[in-house]
Amino acid sequence: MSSGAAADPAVDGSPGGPTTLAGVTDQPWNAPLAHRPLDATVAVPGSKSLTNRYLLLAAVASGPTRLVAPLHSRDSALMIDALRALGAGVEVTADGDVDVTPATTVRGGASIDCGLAGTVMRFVPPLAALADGDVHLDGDERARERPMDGVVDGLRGLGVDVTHDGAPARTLPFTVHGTGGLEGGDVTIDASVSSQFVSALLLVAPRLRRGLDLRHVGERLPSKPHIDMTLEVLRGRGVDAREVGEGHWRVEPGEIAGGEVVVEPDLSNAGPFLAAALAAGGTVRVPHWPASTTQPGDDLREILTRMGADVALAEDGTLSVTGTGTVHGLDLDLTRAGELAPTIAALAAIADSPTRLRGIGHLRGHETDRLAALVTEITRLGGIARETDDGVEIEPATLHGAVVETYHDHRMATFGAIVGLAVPGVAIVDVATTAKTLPDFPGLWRDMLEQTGAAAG
Ligand SMILES: O=C(O)C1=C[C@@H](OP(=O)(O)O)[C@@H](O)[C@H](O)C1
Ligand SMILES: C=C(OP(=O)(O)O)C(=O)O
Repeated sequence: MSSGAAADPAVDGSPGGPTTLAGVTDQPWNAPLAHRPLDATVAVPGSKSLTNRYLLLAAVASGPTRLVAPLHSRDSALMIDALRALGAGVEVTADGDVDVTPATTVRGGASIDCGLAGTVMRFVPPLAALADGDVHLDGDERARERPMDGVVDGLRGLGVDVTHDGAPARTLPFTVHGTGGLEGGDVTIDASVSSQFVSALLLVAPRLRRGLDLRHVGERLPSKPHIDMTLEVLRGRGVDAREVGEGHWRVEPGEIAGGEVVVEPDLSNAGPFLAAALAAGGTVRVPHWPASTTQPGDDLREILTRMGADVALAEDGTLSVTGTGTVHGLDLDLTRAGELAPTIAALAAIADSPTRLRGIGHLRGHETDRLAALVTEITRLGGIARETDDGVEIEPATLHGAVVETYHDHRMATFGAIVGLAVPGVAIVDVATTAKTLPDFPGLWRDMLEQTGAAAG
């Protein structure tokens, strides 16, 4: 293997320039190479998807809500700021729990920064439609390219005006002209490019005077478990929310209960740590794995087994993944769990047989065009990958070091870190982008390696 274009041949995960985030610099981050099999336990922070759903519902609940063990990251901070701007009270306790006092009325006149968070840019506009005035929403440059049509069409179907500079708008930035409340009723949207369009409308549905009868028309529906998650979170707050047929949901009007909710760890963010056991060999354990969950990250148990791992879920909720020394490719329809694609692609790039990931054309509208990004970065690392209509194909190859671009995509950064365990000379541009959903990823990664002295020194 050649050492490629890495900025520093000493691949030790060390910072190299001015610090911009705990232990991270604006120089490419040298991904640690694993020199021996892992033996580590990693406590993964709370689920992004659950945290932002619970936060949003708490802001319009009938009483206060406490979120126990929520995620604290850029995406959750953006949601908290948005809810405060719309009139909710949000306090973080000393031990990291979050107390939410609902807004008595959803306040107009706010300007919301959605960053690059799909859960903020999709979930907040329907809430803004309940405001007693205009709410302006914008986000990062890339956020302006992410699809919003399902949300905007749904709102228009409910009689809401969404404009930019006076003209109808279908992407950020735009203004939602809230009228203080909505009638609700029957709405049809196309959610082929994001399940979040469906979740967004369902989440506010109990606050519509007639509730919501929502249908999806379109050839495909990605990330179905995330829609099930929305229904389950609503039901957990006392709302009558059901799937009444394929691509058809109904939410009855009613109060959203407050109370206490415990947030599950983020199973998709557990992915890179579990994948590390395959890339480096050895065992990685993640505690508090839920016995049952709507998080699509739970699919990792089966997927990693197919790729060559021994996977065991103990009675105390600890998930153990043990690498057996080889990583196999696989043919996988990831329609239901697209957010796992970069993690699986990283393993596929170091696997001993070909991989085909299907059903993920909609990843072109994620934080970056993830299909293009994966192909570009695997190729940069000396691998063989190509885009298909609805996914990627990856062939076995001997990789070499390179500086991996991340395109403001947290999962492209963790993709690079996984490859870097097995391939010397991998450095990652803007590893701080992982803060979108994971506080201090470099620290957690380093700690995983240090638990067995496995890091290169
Ligand atoms: O509702 C959610 O919390 C999410 C739904 C999915 O979005 P898409 O259906 O747009 O892929 C997923 O990829 C995203 O990370 C989180
Ligand atoms: C697609 C993702 O995020 P978002 O919630 O911004 O859509 C993701 O986290 O993989």
